[in-house]
Amino acid sequence: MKLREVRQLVQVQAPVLSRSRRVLASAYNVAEYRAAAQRALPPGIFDYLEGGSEDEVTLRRNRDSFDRWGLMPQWGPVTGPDTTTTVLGRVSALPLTLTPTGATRLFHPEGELAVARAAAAAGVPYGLAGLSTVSMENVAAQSPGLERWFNIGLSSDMGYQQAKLDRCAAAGYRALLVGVDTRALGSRERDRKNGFTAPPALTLASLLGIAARPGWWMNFLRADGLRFPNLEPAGTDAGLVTPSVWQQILGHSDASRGWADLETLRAMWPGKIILKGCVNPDDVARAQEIGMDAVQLSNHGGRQLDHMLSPMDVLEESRQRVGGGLELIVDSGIRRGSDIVKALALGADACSVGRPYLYGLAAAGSPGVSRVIEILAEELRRTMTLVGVSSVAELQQRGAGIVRDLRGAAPEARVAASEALREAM
Ligand SMILES: Cc1cc2nc3c(=O)[nH]c(=O)nc-3n(C[C@H](O)[C@H](O)[C@H](O)COP(=O)(O)O)c2cc1C
Repeated sequence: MKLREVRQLVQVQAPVLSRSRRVLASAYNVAEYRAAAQRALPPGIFDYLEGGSEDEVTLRRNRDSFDRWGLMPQWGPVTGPDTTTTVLGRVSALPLTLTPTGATRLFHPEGELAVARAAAAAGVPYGLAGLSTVSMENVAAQSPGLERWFNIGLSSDMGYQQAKLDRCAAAGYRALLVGVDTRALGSRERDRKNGFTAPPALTLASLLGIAARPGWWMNFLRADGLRFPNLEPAGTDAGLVTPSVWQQILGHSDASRGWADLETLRAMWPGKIILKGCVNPDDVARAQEIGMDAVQLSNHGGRQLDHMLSPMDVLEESRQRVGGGLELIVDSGIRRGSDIVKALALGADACSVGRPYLYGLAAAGSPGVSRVIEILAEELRRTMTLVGVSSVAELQQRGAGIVRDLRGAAPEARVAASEALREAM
């Protein structure tokens, strides 16, 4: 065969020299973006992104909790499929939100601004962390079309709380994500080992790890110093992280806060409120009783209480407890469009991702975040088509009929069933 004929049959791609463009051109799933993030970040920073608490049992369970469910397609015509839905009463292009992650500028100098741009372009909500490294006003100014949510803790200082709510309202944040899973900080032992504590006490190994990633540290040094401007009064973005800010970070959650404080917050905030970080159906039911608009079932991506249940373990029961009256969002472990299909079939209104968009950010900045959202959207559409549903509404209507709990049947029963099948064949 002549070279010309080979060329007609096989297209050879030109090599791409820029590392981020190479990733954008070649990475085709979230796992590949994870690998690219690992190559781009100093090991200690990657550990901060990736790690879970203590033995990381919950971190591993989060993936397992999706794999436990099998999909059961039904034959029939499919159109579209249409992934549009509503989340908290607003149209969203996908049943997907980007969940808050603190200190995002550690992963890329543009940090939360890059994430916000990608979320706005994709037409999905973004929850900004209270510990974000760009101010909530700056994010709002640079992403005017974004559906913006803000992550807060409950404070006993009503003046401080009211000032924070006023800032959120003035900057056009429509919903509050109230974290209830950080009564104490989870022990992330990778961070302790690396010296990624508050304030940081980097080990020699961490410093060498940073030195080995010149792309990362040159960007980091060129960018503005790392700050947590939402902890300070509005307009004081200029100060670096001071000892008092570290104190606030460490004292971020006040374990003495409870349901009465949530009721107070409900009375103070006219917008939407999402309770983030529970997996107990009793808590979900109580959230509904006191007028929360949604619950984000979450174990903080396995970063807080180790051995905590995964949202997928409690989703069906939670949905049964609240009927259709409360929106349920699921996070912790979502890495594929098929995960979203499973969660929606079991009663979720939407899913939320943390690490996946951070992988995209670390690997390729804002285009990387966009690409990760696109990958999840493509996988969602493909899975919906293969399963046999044309819209999110149809997927939710068909519900549990689409999924089977592979652990539901006793193993002996499954073995007997497959033996009977083999005999019949
Ligand atoms: C690096 C990092 C920082 C996070 N920071 C916050 C935070 O400030 N507030 C919060 O409520 N959750 C935080 N989370 C938890 C996420 O909001 C979310 O619950 C979790 O990442 C979902 O799991 P996933 O990463 O497997 O998608 C953080 C998660 C990561 C990975």
